[in-house]
Parts: sequence; C-alpha cells; structure tokens
Amino acid sequence: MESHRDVLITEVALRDGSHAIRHQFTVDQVVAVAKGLDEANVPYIEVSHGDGLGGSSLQYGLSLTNEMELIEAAASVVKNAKIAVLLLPGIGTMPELKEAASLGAKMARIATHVTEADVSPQHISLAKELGLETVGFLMMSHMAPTAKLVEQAKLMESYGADTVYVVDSAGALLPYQVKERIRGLKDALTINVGFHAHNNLSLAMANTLAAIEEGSTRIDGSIRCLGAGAGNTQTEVLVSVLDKLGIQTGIDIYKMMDIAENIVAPILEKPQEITKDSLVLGYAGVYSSFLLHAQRASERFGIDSRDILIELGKRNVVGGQEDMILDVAAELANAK
Ligand SMILES: C[C@H](O)CC(=O)C(=O)O
Ligand SMILES: [Mn+2]
Repeated sequence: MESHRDVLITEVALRDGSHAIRHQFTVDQVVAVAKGLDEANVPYIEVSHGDGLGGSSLQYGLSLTNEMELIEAAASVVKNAKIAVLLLPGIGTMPELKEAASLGAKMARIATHVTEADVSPQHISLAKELGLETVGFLMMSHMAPTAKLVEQAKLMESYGADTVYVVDSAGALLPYQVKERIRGLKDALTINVGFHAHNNLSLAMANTLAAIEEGSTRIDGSIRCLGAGAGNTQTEVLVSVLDKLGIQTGIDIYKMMDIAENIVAPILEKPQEITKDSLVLGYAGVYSSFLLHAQRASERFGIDSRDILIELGKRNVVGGQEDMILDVAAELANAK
C-alpha cells in the first residue's frame, strides 16, 4: 500500500555526495545505500556524478565508476523508490538522458543557473517524452531576487516541468529569503515547488522548515549530510523533525538512522562538519561544489582557501566556471 506523504523527499547523497568524495562511488556502495533507502521507504533516490550526467571530466572531476553503471545498479535493487538523475544542459546530453531512462531512471532533474532557465526546454521536453517525472532545478537561487526567480520558474513550468526547485547551491540563503522565494513561486505556479538546501551557514534545517511552512512539498536531503560543502539537510534528522511536527514523509526513522551510521558514515572521507571553508562558501555565496577544488588550488598556489573563495564570491562565479578557481588562485599568488 502507498504511504501517505505530506512531503516527498529526494535523497541526494548518491549524487550531491559525489562532490564530497571526489566522485569515487563504487557500485557496491551505491547498491548498499540505494537498497537501504528503498527499504526505509524513501520515495526518490538521485544517482549521478555530482555535476549530473556527463559530469565526469577533468573540469569537474573524473568518476571512479561510470555513472550509468551506478544508475543501473541502483535501479536494479530498489523495489518502490524511483531513481532520479540530474542533468545540466551543456554538461549532460540528450543521449545520456535517454540512456539513463533506459537503465531505469524515473525522474529527471534539469538544472540551470537561476537566470538561465531558457537553456532547458529541449531537455525538459525530452524528459517528459521519455515518461519521466520532470523537475526544473534553479541553482544558485540566492543570486536572483524573487521576481526574477518567479519569472524563470514560470519558464520551466511552461516547458512542461512537474516541479520547480529553489536550489540554495551555496547554502547562502537566510530563512526569510527562503520564505519569500517559496511564497513567490507558490503564488505564481500551479506545479509543485521544491527546495534544496546546503548547510554551510548551519541553516539547512531551518531553511527547509521555512520552505515547508510556505508550501514546499518536494524536499531534498542527504543522509549523514553527504553532500557538497557542509552537505545538505541531513535526511534522517529531517524525517525525525518532520515526524515531531506531524508532517508525514512515510520514511522509517530507525532504518534511516541505521543506514546513516552503518553504511554511509564509512563512505565519508571525513565527518561532515562546518569547516572554515564551508562556512566561507555560505558567507560569500559560492557554489558548494567548489570546496574541494578551492582547497586543492590553495595547496598548489600557497594561498588561503578562504581568500580564494571570497574572491570567487566577489566575482559572482557560477557553476561551470570551475576553471576560474585556478585563475583566481594564480592571480592572488602573483599579487603576493
Ligand atoms: C550541480 C550541482 O551540484 C547541483 C546542486 O546540487 C546544487 O546546485 O546545489
Ligand atoms: Mn546541491
């Protein structure tokens, strides 16, 4: 029997968490996590390279395992959960989306920078043609005022998306800003509104609750906080908090705690915490997935990683401009 769910959770550790472990997921790890999440009755499980389909590259980081193998493996072990994939037009291609669907993906999340929804119509249409549940994912949502965000979300709705997400890629939004954005979308759209948080300012839970209060019914979390930067809203904590609030997710809390402790914690290269660098991501409004790249550039050029991140924030650098991390570090080193 289908569980009643007030809020539908998408677990993103097997995609956003890929950034945190340098895209080194193995098939065994993905199978163990996906199987556990399915048994805990998580409705959606996202599996891809951290930067989505086709992300494995020198620019974004090479994957240990071909993501299609990971998607196929996850799809083969889940009984009820739907496997989701992320696709950034310009990184992932239509053939890759078709391949992911043929391997068992049931949801496509088409991600663009918050002001660039107009690069997504073909990908959203294809996802719909393939029979996939389709989400528009507006990244770096802190960089646009609510009116702009609403305009862009309406474009995605007009292309056929079933849901549009406000994505706080940098973990830079404050609760009142989340409320304003979700309320704007709820007032203007007829489709579902989702929210994806990062915990760089320790606000992922507060922001997620603010989003739900304003009517967001699609929410992302990462178990054990396995996501870019300081991670996302910690899923097992979120389902416990929502349960206390009387908000049904249909997810088994004990099972989630056990998977977090026994399966996911050993995958983490180090425990997820808010380090000085992840704090600066949120403070400066820098894309969470830049964290490890900036730390590597810091070692290579002998520059404080915080200075690199602050400078990237001043330059309003967005996803896809990872090459700027090296440029900025080199410039700062030359200026020393
Ligand atoms: C490609 C990004 O990692 C997508 C995402 O999770 C975000 O913007 O946040
Ligand atoms: Mn993210």
